[in-house]
Amino acid sequence: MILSAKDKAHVLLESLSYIKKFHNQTVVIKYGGNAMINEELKNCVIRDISLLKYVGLNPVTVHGGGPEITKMMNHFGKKAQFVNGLRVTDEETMKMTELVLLGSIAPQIVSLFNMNDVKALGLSGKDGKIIEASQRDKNLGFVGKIEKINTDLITSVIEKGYVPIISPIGIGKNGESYNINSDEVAGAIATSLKAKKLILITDVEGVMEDYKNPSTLISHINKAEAQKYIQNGVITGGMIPKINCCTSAVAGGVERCHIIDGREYHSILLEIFTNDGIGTMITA
Ligand SMILES: Nc1ncnc2c1ncn2[C@@H]1O[C@H](COP(=O)(O)OP(=O)(O)O)[C@@H](O)[C@H]1O
Ligand SMILES: CC(=O)N[C@@H](CCC(=O)OP(=O)(O)O)C(=O)O
Repeated sequence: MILSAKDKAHVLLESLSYIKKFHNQTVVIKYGGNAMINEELKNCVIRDISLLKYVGLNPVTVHGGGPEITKMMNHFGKKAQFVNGLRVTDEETMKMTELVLLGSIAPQIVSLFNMNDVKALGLSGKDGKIIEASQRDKNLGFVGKIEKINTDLITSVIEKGYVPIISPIGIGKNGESYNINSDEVAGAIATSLKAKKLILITDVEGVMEDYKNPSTLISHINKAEAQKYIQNGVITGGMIPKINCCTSAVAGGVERCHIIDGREYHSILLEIFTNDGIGTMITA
């Protein structure tokens, strides 16, 4: 579709009220591994976040990379095992997780921001003790439970004009590393930063009554409805931690949370700058 000059002006004007509303506000974006399916799409997501920065928002990115960690494990002959969506993490898997997230995915994201002339800084949750964690369950090994988020380093990085790119690794009392689900990290960071919005980018249209049928998309859901959908088995698997992290974030003061489709080009811009929004919005 080719827009006329008038249509283009209309689109810009529609976005103006949102640019004003979100000026200088923090928006936490969780970019999951399943939505990093190809280079073009990755570039597109980072360009959208770059635009947010240029129009005056403060985006904070928390990244995932589950499929890449699994690939690395398989490469070394290890089989990935998940319990309720969490990767069972022995010592060797923890090392691989850090290698993939801190050594490959975070620097790739930083490079993409650099290509858009946006200053970005990769931060492990261990840096400046951003994420203090403890063992969640001894059967899961080094899977972490978030104990405390320290926002000082994140806010100073934002004040210096950088986009923080946070990897979901926590630090324990004895300096040990913990592997934490990136949705949980994004929710906890959004709450601690008192973010205006939390956006989880995933590989489906949003929350659906039947997730194999996009026409059943639920565009707005509150905490009570979400719990009902979990109890009756409509929301399952990886969507459960997402919903739980959104409902705790809204209870903790984040105004709105959104689960949107990273496979759709410019889904972030459509969500933030248009009247209709996109995906599923979760409110208190
Ligand atoms: N009701 C539902 N609506 C949408 N997706 C659902 C639902 N229930 C379960 N899912 C599953 O949740 C998945 C998203 O979670 P996950 O794979 O952990 O995403 P990511 O890797 O992006 O964090 C979807 O691909 C889908 O298979
Ligand atoms: C404990 C746990 O499961 N941690 C995740 C961390 C990465 C992640 O969350 O990546 P996605 O967002 O791409 O799923 C993992 O090891 O896969």
